[in-house]
Amino acid sequence: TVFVATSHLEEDAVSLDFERRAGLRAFTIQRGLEEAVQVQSVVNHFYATVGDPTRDQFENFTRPLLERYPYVRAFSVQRFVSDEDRPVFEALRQGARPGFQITALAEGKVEPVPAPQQPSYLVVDFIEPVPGNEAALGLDVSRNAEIMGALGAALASGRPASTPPLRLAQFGPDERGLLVIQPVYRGGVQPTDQLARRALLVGDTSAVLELNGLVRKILDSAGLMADHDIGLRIYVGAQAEGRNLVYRHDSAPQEAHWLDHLLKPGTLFRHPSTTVSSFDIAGQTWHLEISVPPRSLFADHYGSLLILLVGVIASLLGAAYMRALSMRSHRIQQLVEERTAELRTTNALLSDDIKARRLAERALRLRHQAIEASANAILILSAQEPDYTIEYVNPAFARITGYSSTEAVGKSIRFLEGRDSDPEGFETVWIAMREQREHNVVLRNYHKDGSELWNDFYIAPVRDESGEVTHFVAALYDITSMKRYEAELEFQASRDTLTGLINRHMLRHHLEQAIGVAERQKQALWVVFVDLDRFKFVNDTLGHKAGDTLLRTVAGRLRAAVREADTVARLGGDEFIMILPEQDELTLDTRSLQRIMDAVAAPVTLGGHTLFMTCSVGVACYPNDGTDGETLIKHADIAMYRGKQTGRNNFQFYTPAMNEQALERLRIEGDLRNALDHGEFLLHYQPKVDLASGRVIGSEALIRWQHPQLGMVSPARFIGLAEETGLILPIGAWVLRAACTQCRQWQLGGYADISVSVNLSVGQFLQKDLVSSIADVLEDTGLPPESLELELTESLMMTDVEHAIGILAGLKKLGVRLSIDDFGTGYSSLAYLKRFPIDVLKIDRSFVRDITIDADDAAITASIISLARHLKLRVIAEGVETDEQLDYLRHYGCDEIQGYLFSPPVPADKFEQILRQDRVMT
Ligand SMILES: Nc1nc2c(ncn2[C@@H]2O[C@H](COP(=O)(O)O[C@H]3[C@@H](O)[C@H](n4cnc5c(=O)[nH]c(N)nc54)O[C@@H]3COP(=O)(O)O)[C@@H](O)[C@H]2O)c(=O)[nH]1
Repeated sequence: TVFVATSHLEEDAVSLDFERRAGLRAFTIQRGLEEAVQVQSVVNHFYATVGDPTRDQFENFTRPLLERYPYVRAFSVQRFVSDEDRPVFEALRQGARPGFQITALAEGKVEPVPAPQQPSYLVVDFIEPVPGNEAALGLDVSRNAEIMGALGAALASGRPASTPPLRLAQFGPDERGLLVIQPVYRGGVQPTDQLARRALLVGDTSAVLELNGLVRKILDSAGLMADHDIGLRIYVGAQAEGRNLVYRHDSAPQEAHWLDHLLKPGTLFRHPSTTVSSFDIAGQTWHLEISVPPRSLFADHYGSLLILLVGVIASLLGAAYMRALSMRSHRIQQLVEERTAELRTTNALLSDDIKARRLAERALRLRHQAIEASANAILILSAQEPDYTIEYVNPAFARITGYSSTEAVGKSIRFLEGRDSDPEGFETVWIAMREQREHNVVLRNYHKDGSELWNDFYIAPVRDESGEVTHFVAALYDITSMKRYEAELEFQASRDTLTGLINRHMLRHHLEQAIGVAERQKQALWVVFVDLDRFKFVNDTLGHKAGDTLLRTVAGRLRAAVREADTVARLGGDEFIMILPEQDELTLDTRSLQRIMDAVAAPVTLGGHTLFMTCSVGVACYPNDGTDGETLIKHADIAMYRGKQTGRNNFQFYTPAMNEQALERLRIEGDLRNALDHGEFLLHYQPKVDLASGRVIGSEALIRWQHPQLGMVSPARFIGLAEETGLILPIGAWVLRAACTQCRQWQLGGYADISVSVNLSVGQFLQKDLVSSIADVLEDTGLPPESLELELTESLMMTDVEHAIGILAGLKKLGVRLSIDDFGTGYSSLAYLKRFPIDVLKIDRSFVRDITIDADDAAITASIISLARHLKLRVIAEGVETDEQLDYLRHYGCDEIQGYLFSPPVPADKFEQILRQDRVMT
């Protein structure tokens, strides 16, 4: 019993030891192979991520991996090359490797030969390390069914696939190896469906494993090569059979025990122990057959036999021996467990290591991708003085600067400085680099095409593990469009968008500066306020577009009419301001003003209409009329307004009295709005006398304003204001109706031939329903149309002749008479005059006043009378105050007169009195 028990214990100990050793080998080899597959995947990820790495990049990446996993013989990259591209591909590769050719392994030959022509090749493009693997470089592996089979399997599964064992070009005649293959796709990302994977396949990466060396190195790295007692056979393939045998290590034969020699030798030898374990690596099945040779029974059952022999005598000793064996067995068991635990730890460490490496690679890849995809230019510079050579630029750099990576890399960043880039800005960059610190500056560089390149430039040092600055990283943010926008905003903020002249805001700035200079140099400075006459007319009749064109034209002309040093600004609307600095005299040469007015007065053709514009000009002088910009502009404005009041188309110098008038104007503006409702208006009538008969034949209706506080206010004081405020329309309508009513009364009262003239303002003239509203008044009052004369100013009609002719024709159709008022003061054109359907020319009283003392006025008056005759028009002279004037007019054949000589404008009852008296002018 003791013998049997002991014998079983001994059996258990032996088989436990064998299982431990076999299991350790199987585990170690499987783990090593799995690692090889994983490392291959790392290489594949690197290739896919970088896109198309250079040979150097590939070498740098794989070198540490080869050192760490010595059982990988090589890593390689295979690339599909079409036959069409073959010459170019070979030529390119010959640059780095003279004599490079795409090769193939010919039947029965060891050395590769030039690959015969075929539509495409799968060429070993890179292989690392090159020494020892030269024969594979350039090899077309597309002819190899096992390799293509593995590539197909990898494409189908989307996972790395292994070839079966095969003889590789770079291997010796007895060496066999296999390749673990993983495809590379265009774009670097593995498509999810198989069809897309095939379509985007550009090549593959592979780990080259030499099987014998692989197993040895795996076992060696685990310290398992020293155990010669154990035999190992490795088969790769479906079955563990001879043709699939890739590794064989037979155990050393066991020596016979001395007892075997005593007894019948060999009969007591035990059978050998063998175990087979199988596992799958990248689609290939690996079988590991581990065995120990037959051992002498005495070797393992020495104790039990002794016990058997010594018998009971030695039972005590035997029991002790058994106990020792049992303890040894436990110890062995313990050792196996410890070793297994150790292996597990090693395995976990390895797995962690790979995971950490993967994470690090993923992080690196992400950073690289982020830099490549960055919209801003990123540069990496060497920290080597003095050039700080560019080592890397991302694609955005080329987009932003126009310089390709090839043009930039290897150069000093000084090449970005360009011809007149911002030298001070660059200097701060150099200083920061010398001092190895971060810096941010806005620089002006130039794009390769010569255009300006504004950029926000950041630079920061990059330190290695020891803290030494090895590189600088720079980021260049293109802010050119922002700068342009800023400049545009600045321009827009200072310019009037319509005319391009400086605007109101900038005008104040210029004016303050000019005043400062004038003050220092003790010089005068003139502020000229220019306002177009009847601009509203153009705007209302021809439209805003035409108005804008007119303003642009005038702006250009004003700019051209003054010196370079003078300022021309647009205040808004039709108002312009000019600053004429550096004037030596306190009196401005009026020729300068005349030049400005002439510039405006030249005809302007707009959409088939010829316009004759005039302007009113007001002038204020520094320091007499004000010492600050605001006052000077205000006073120039007041002077200009005075110009408007005095018939427009003239210039006025500011006087303090004007200020009073301006104030008054402000005061009456409010009251004017209510005057009509309060019935404060009335009409006076001035007789018109026919010089042939000397009798009153008509009247001119002139408005008066009976102001509750100011008394009788002259229309000269409020008509302009009424025009500006639009009040002229209701006021004008009231005048027309009141005048027609009055005239009709006189006619019905016995003065049937009496007529009435009414002044028509610009606003009324532009009224769309002018003709119909006059027709209504005539109909309502019963006044015959020929008894109504409408007086229109010359300048009103000449502003847009075509338009005026249209309106006049409409009025003429009604049967009313038309008269040109203030004739001679506007920009007359005889050619147009002929086309106006008018009846009367009224000579302005400014000519009449001086006909007896001013030869020019006398000549003008005589010419107007002659012109009227020629055009078959009646002619009337206004403002006749003296007999001399009357004589002159009569002498030259004037038809009618109007003036204080005969009668001033009088209220209706007084006028009727004159009619009743039947006063005759002699
Ligand atoms: N749109 C309208 N305009 C009107 C109306 N009523 C008048 N006006 C215009 O106002 C301006 C000033 O008019 P007023 O103060 O009435 O002056 C007129 C006469 O009083 C003045 N006059 C007449 N004779 C003489 C004279 O011998 N000497 C002299 N110094 N002044 C004289 O002339 C003015 C008439 O001018 P005109 O119209 O050009 O015939 C004036 O421009 C009026 O037109 C109105 O209802 N609507």
